[in-house]
This record gives sequence, C-alpha cells and structure tokens, in this order.
Amino acid sequence: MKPILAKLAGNGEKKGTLYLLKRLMMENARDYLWHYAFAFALMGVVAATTAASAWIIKDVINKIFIERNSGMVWAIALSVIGIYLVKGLASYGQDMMLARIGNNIVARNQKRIYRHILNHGLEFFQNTPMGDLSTRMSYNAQAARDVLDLVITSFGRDATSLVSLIAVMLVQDPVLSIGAFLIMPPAVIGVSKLVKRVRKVARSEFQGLAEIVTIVQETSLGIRIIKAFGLEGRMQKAMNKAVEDVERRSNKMVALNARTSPLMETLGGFAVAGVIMYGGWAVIHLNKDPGSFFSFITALLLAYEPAKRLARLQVQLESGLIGVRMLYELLDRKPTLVEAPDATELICNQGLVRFDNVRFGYGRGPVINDLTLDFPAGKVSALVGPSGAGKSTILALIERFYDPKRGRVLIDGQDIKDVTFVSLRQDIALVTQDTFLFQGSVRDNILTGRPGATEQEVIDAAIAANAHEFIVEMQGGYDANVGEGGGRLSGGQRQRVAIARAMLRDAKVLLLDEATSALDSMSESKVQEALQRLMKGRTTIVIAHRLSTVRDADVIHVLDKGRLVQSGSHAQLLAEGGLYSHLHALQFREAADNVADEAAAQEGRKATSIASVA
Ligand SMILES: Nc1ncnc2c1ncn2[C@@H]1O[C@H](COP(=O)(O)OP(=O)(O)OP(=O)(O)O)[C@@H](O)[C@H]1O
Repeated sequence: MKPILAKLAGNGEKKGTLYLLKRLMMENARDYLWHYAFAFALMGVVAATTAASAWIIKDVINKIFIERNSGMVWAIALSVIGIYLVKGLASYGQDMMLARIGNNIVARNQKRIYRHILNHGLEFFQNTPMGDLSTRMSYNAQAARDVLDLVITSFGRDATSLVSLIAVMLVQDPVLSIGAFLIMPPAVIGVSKLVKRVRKVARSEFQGLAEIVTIVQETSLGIRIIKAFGLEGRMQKAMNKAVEDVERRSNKMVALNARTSPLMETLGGFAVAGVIMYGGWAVIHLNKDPGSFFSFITALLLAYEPAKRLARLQVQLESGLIGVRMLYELLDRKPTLVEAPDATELICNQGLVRFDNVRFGYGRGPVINDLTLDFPAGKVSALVGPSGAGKSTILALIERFYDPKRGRVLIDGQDIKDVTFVSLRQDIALVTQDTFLFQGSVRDNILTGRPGATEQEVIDAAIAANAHEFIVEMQGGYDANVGEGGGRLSGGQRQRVAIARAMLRDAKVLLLDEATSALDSMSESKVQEALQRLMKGRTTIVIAHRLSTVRDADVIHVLDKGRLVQSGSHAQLLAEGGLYSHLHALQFREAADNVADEAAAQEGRKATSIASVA
C-alpha cells in the first residue's frame, strides 16, 4: 500500500497551495455564493460589534469612573447588552450557515468520489487498497470542507475583526499601535518554519489511518482463515503497530500546531507589557485621557485571539490541503477503460462470441497469446487447461473488464469496444465460484439480474434455479436477509440464488466460472440441474477444472500459457492424446486415489467398530 500512497501524495505535491485553493473554491464554493455572502455579512456584524465593545470602554472609563456621570451608567450598560446580543445572534447565524454549507460540501464530494470510483475498471480496484478508498471517502471529503471553512472564517471573521480592532487602536493611539505591530514579523517567520514539517506529518497520518481501515476490512473478510490458522496474534500486532503509528503522528501534529501558541503568547506578552509601560507613562506624565488608553488595551486584547488564529492559518491550511491534494489526485485519475464516444447499442440476436487474434497481458508478459477462437451461438463451450493458462482472463475480456492489447473480441460481429457498457453487460450473465450476494433480501438479490421484474418472474427464476424450495423454508421467505456477502446462506444456496439472478437476466451469453467445484455432491447435483436449465439456448462458456463437468460440452478448448493447444469433443480430444488426455489421466488417477482412500477409511471404520463390539 505504501508505494501507492507515496506515489499519490508525491504527485499531489506538485500542485501549489494557490492552485488547490482556487480549484476548491471554483468547484465547491461558487454554488453557495449567496449563502457565503450572507455568512460574510453576519461575520461583518460580529467584527463590528467586537470593535464596538472595545470602543465603548472609553466611555465606561471616562464618563462613569472619572466624570462619575450616573446618568450614563444605564445608557452604557444597555448599549453593552445590545452590542453583545447582536454579536451573539450574528455568531449563531454565521455558524449555522457555515455548518450547513460545510455538510453539503462533504456530502457532494463523497458522492463525487464514489461516482468516480465506480467508473474505474477492475485494474483500479486491484491496485488500490480498500482502506485507501474508504479513508479517502471520509477523510478527504472532510478535508475539502475544513479548508473552505478555514479560509472563509479566517478572512470573513478573523481578518475583519482584526481590521476593525486595529482601526479602534489607531484612532485611540496611533503611536502605541505602531509599537504593537512590531511583533508581527517575528511571528510570521516562526510560523512559516513549522509549515513544512506539518505537511509531512499530515500525509503520514493519513497513511496510518488507511492502514487501520485495511486491517479491519481484512479481518472481516478473512475471519475464518484468521481463526482457523490462529492468526489473531499476528493481526493484533499489525493493528497495534498501525494504531501506535497514528497516535505518534497525531501527537506530533498537535505538538507542531501547539508550537504556534508559545510563540504567539510570548510575543503577545511583550506587546501588552510594552503598551502598559508606554500607556501608563503617557497617562501619568502627559496627562493622556485614561479612557482612550483602556479602550486601546481592550482592542489589543480582543485582537489577540483572531491574530493568533490567523498566524496559525498557514499551519492548519497545510494539514487540510494534504487531504485536498489527495482528493484531487484521486479525482484526476482517469479511468483506463472508457466507452467509445460514438458507442452504439449491442445487438445480440445469436450470441456468437469471437476472439480475433487477441493478445492481452496484465503487466509484463502476455497472458493471452494471439488467440483466435469462436464460441458458437447457443452451444456450450468449455475452457480447460492448467492453472494460470488464462481461462478466467478470457471471461474477463468478454465482459470487457480489460481491453485486449491487440486484436478484437466480437459478439455477433460487433467489436465490444464499439458498444455501450450497459448494452454489452445486459447480454452477458456471469455465475462465478465465489458467489457474491449483496446484504439485503433474497428477492432484492435476485432482482439485481433485472431490476423491475415482477414478483412472479422472480419466483419463476428461483424455481428454475432450484432455489424456491429453500427460500420459502427460510424465515421471511423472499424477504429473508442473506447477510453480508450472503453469509447466512450455504455455498450451494448462494450459488442457486446467483443462478436465479442470471435466469432473470435472460442474457444470450452465459459465463460460468467453476460454478460447482466447491460444493458437495448433493448440493452440486441441484446446482448442476439448475445450470442445465440456465444454459439452454444460450452461448455458454464454462471454465471447469474437473473434466467430468465439461464432458458433455459441445466443444472443449484446451489452453496452455494463453495459447489454444487443442479443440474438440471429449472423445475426440481423448483419442488425440496431448494435454487434454494428460490432464484427464491426472484427474482420473486423483479420483481413483480418492476412491481408494475412502475404501480404506471405510475398512478402518469397520475394523474399529468390530473391535469395539468385541
Ligand atoms: N489482475 C491480475 N493482475 C496481474 N496478473 C494477473 C491478474 N489476474 C490474473 N493474472 C495472471 O494471469 C495469468 C492467467 O490468469 P487466469 O486467472 O486467467 O488463469 P486461469 O487459467 O483462470 O487459472 P486458474 O485455473 O488457476 O483460475 C496468471 O499467470 C495470473 O497470475
């Protein structure tokens, strides 16, 4: 996982902060212009009331404490209540507004990421760890919102508050104001030094989070193997390491963020001390009006918080922008497999599948080698060959999960590259060994074959698939939940639901990948019977390791290292000799060994029972 993440983050790095901010604004913020304008107006009110609360201190000191004007007590007290009431309401409105926009931005980005992911081909999913994708869905979508919030509140609230408070300070005492601003340059230099380190830590924090999600997902998917092989300790160790990594990085991040505080506090302390020394001296020796001095001090103290947040802005922006960089890195990755711009609907009347000089490989070497082969319409063609010969790859090419590097795959004379994905896949039904069912009812799972089918059609499909009987016996019948991945059904039941799904699809081309090899003989005969019904009248291409299951095929193609080495009927191929008869002999010997083992076991059982009777 690490090299991929490093690559992603590395690519993202090229994009500058300004580019990212501009793009983020254009793609997310421009639709909310009026909402933002309203939020800005409210922030302006917050800034103005903050300045007013500093300004009024002058009257508090001069009119109440020095002039002892009792009439002003009520007037000033009421004004203060009014100022804070307006400030409170404006703050509330601004927070609500930003939260609503923010939540909407997260939701919109999550939908966008998912839509984008769905458009990718199999290659993308094989090369991108699940943890990476799910962490991006939550973390990166949130990062977009955080960065926008940060920019908006920094400029809308903090910067305007700061400007209005500085205005109060300048009016009350220009000389003191300049003194206070002298602390600015050291603060800026100090903060910018932290930014680079923050960038690095934020990225590795994300990698750690993705690792945690990956381990959890692997645990859930592989729990049987983990338990069976006693891998709990190993998994726990991996998880502990990932969690501790994230903890360490989070602590580092907090430390870097917090480092801006001592910097600002110390510099702030110098500024306040300087102001008190000069201001006190001016009031005592130059007879300066104390109201202005206190008003100035109040404005300075109020300016301190927004100034601190603005000083921290760059640090926080950098950590948020790591997420945004990764978001765009993902969204900018173009799907490698795309529909032709002028793609037409596939017209599949016969269902003849043809490989015309096809060459294909996943990476370095070719896996399918210049293959020219017909799968006749309405007939059963079997693919056999040693492991890794390329059988599953042929099915994947027919589904157009990958494009050939050379040559064409044709269905009824049309190159599948020229037709729409929807029309192509509508005419193909796939039943695989590792049947996948969606969490939900049995009915919904069968309906994925053809959404919109009637209840009767669903039941008919289930009957034909030998599934109806066990479905009605389940609690809830067709409404029964199959559990995650279909885990509440047995392997054979899952297969039959998958066959019902394929029945309902009623596609011309049927692809069967080792559909029955994992089942016991009772289950297998039910599935086999259902498959026979499903195969009727369709172009069926079946992969089976066990030659017994392909004996009845109309034609058998024998593959070796991506090349077609033999074709013919079972009898022809046996008579011909070569790889097929070799594979057949191997399996025959295996079967004979199994029978012998079973007989020996039975003998053993008999002997034990005789011994125990004796
Ligand atoms: N996604 C993939 N990425 C890279 N290589 C792959 C991928 N899928 C398959 N291969 C490789 O391609 C070759 C053919 O694989 P394929 O699954 O088509 O063989 P197969 O004949 O179906 O094998 P088996 O009978 O064991 O399932 C193998 O060498 C395999 O390692």
